[in-house]
This record gives sequence, C-alpha cells and structure tokens, in this order.
Amino acid sequence: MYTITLLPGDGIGPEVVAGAVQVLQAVQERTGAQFVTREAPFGGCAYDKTGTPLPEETLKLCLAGDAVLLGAVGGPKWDSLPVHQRPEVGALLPLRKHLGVFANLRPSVIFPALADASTLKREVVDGLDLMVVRELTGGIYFGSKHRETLPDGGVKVVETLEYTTGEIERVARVAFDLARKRSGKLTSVDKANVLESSRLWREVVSGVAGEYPDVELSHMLVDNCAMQLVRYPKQFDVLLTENMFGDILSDQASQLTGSIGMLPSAGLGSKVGLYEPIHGSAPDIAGQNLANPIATILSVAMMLRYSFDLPEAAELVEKAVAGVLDEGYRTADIMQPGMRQVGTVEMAKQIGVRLKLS
Ligand SMILES: NC(=O)c1ccc[n+]([C@@H]2O[C@H](COP(=O)([O-])OP(=O)(O)OC[C@H]3O[C@@H](n4cnc5c(N)ncnc54)[C@H](O)[C@@H]3O)[C@@H](O)[C@H]2O)c1
Ligand SMILES: CC(C)[C@H](C(=O)O)[C@@H](O)C(=O)O
Ligand SMILES: [Mg+2]
Repeated sequence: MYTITLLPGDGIGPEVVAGAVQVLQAVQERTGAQFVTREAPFGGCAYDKTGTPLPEETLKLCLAGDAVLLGAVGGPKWDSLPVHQRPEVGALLPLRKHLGVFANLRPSVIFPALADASTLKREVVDGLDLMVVRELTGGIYFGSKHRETLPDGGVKVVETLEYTTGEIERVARVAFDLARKRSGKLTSVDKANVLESSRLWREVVSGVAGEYPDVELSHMLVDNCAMQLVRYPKQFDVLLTENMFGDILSDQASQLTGSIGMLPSAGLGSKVGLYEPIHGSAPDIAGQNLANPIATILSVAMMLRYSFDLPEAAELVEKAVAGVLDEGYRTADIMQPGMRQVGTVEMAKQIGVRLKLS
C-alpha cells in the first residue's frame, strides 16, 4: 500500500490533480496496487483558510506519506503579500527543502502524435527525449533577501546565491547515474564565464566525472544552451543545471513537446518524492475545464517509477497517454486541425479508460 499526499493548490491545480487521481484509480483497478490518498491545504488557498501558505499539519502529512502529488500554487490574488507569505516562497520552496528533494527530473519527451504540435519543425523534434536535471533546493531561490530604502529615496535589494561542493556533488551524481543508463552523454549548464558559483559548479561536476569514465561530459554556457535548445534540441540527452537556470530552461524545453501542459517532474533525494507538473496555476484558464492534465498524469507515472518502483504501471500510464493522443483527443493547448478538442475532465477520463482496457 502506498500513501500519497495530494496538494491540489491554486488555479488549475485542483483540476489537474483531480484528473491525475482518476488515472491513479485506473492504475489501482488495472494492477491491484493499493493507493491511499489524503488531501491537504497548500499555497494561496491554505493562506486564505489558515493564514499560512504551508500549514504545519500539511507538512507533517507530507513527511509521513510515501510521496506527494502537487498541482500548482500562486496567482494574482496573493502576489502582493509579503514575500514569505506568498505561496511560491512561503509554501513551495520550504516544502521542497523540508522534503529534501534536491534533484528535479524534468523530462521533455515528444509523443509521436504531437510531432507537428511543436513550435519547431517535425524533423527537429521527432523522437526528442531529453532530461533536464535541475538542482532544486539551493541557489538564489534559497539565499537571503534584503530590501532597504536609500537616502535618495531609491530602493536597494540584495539576494544571495550560495552553493556548496556537497550540494553540487549530490545532484551531479543523480545526473551522471541517469546519463549512464541513457545515452552516456551529459551536458552541464552554467554561467562560468561570469558567476563564481558557476565556476564552482563546473569544477565540482568535472570532479564527479572522474567516477563515471563511461559518461561523456561537456559544459555549456546557459545562454548558448537556451539558443541550442531551439536550434537543435536532439544534440542533448541529459542536461544538468542549477536551480534558476533549470527553471527557465525546462519551461523552454516544454514547448518543444507541444505545450507546457505536457511536462511532468519528479523531485527526488530523500524518502518522500515530490511530483508536480512544471507549469504553474495558469490563472488565465483556471476554472474553465481548459487545462491540460497530462503533465500531472505523467507526474503520477514518474511517482510510480521512482517512488514506488512500479515501472510497468508507469509504462501503462505513459502508453495510455500516447494512445489517447493517437486517437486524436486534444486539450486546447495542443489542439491541431482535424483533432477532437476535449476539456480537462474528458482528457483524464479517456486516459483512465484506455489504461483499464490495456
Ligand atoms: N509549481 C508551481 O506551483 C508553479 C509553477 C510555475 C508558476 N507558478 C505560479 O503560477 C502563477 C502563474 O504563473 P505563469 O502564468 O507565469 O505560468 P503558468 O505556467 O501558470 O502559465 C503560463 C501559460 O501556460 C499556460 N498553461 C500552464 N499550464 C497549462 C496547462 N496544464 N494546460 C494548458 N495551458 C497551461 C497558461 O494558461 C499560461 O498561458 C504564478 O503565481 C506563478 O508563481 C507556480
Ligand atoms: C513557482 C516557482 C517557485 C517554481 C520554481 O521556480 O521552481 C516554478 O516556476 C516551477 O518551475 O516549479
Ligand atoms: Mg518554473
């Protein structure tokens, strides 16, 4: 039996998590694996209810379960709160830190049916299978923040960016291990021409490479990487990078697959894994049954694979997604001429049905 803490959060979060839970139930029926879910307030909705975006009870529940499935947090309603009460900084970042999920796997895989839905030409993305390994619990996100008013009335802010050798080594090992199991190619992305933190990043990653003589390591500056991702993404297999670069590059990589609504993630590093789509709360489409639930459904597949060691069940989910896309079902963000547009609820339902029949 596996215990999953659900944190639907804000905006489209509850819609996409409900879809993913439906698919989880289908996995249970199809495979006999037992999943127990319990839901907790988290993010802006938790702030409204309890005065804090990360209630103590929610954190306890997360730490006591086997894995966490998160929708998304944040939105304009909470943007003007003091920084530490905002859902992103007051809930999401501390949750990642408390869970110790220092490695965030963000796969960018193109489903064959969507090769023409990409921003890039079919031949550039066809067969794309890229893994971004993003450091998730360090860097500028977790540095100190300081704001002061200057005598001339202007404002000065300071944010600090820290990394230690240990923090870089552990995430590098995750990326090297993955690269070893995949094509044997790893690209580490930094800004070592400017940032001291990136110089350390490069030194440490190069050092870890000594333990992996079978993996071919290269380094790339982040600005070049952003360009190469839209020029010829298939040159990459595993990309390893620090927290903020990974945030930006993974949103960019998502578009290669057709939509940000397609990209799942797995936060790994300790006992309890954190699974979340890479997208946000999408306030512009929230509550309209328009959100693509596939990123969250594929996050469930990652949970089955990485937290529960149920690779066959993970494959069932991925195949059901591929099958439904092959049949022509599309949410608005991946809609193509001649295809059948459905909402969040119907897309999740179709995936569940297909999974049970497989
Ligand atoms: N993990 C998280 O909780 C998370 C991640 C990113 C952003 N955010 C927060 O979400 C809020 C909105 O941020 P944003 O607008 O910059 O980014 P966003 O990812 O929420 O949305 C960007 C664009 O992508 C679209 N989109 C996102 N997910 C989609 C889906 N599943 N299906 C279809 N379309 C989808 C949105 O409609 C929007 O046009 C902010 O408060 C931000 O801080 C939270
Ligand atoms: C909301 C924000 C803190 C978060 C991040 O930058 O990590 C999001 O953009 C993501 O990609 O998960
Ligand atoms: Mg992001």
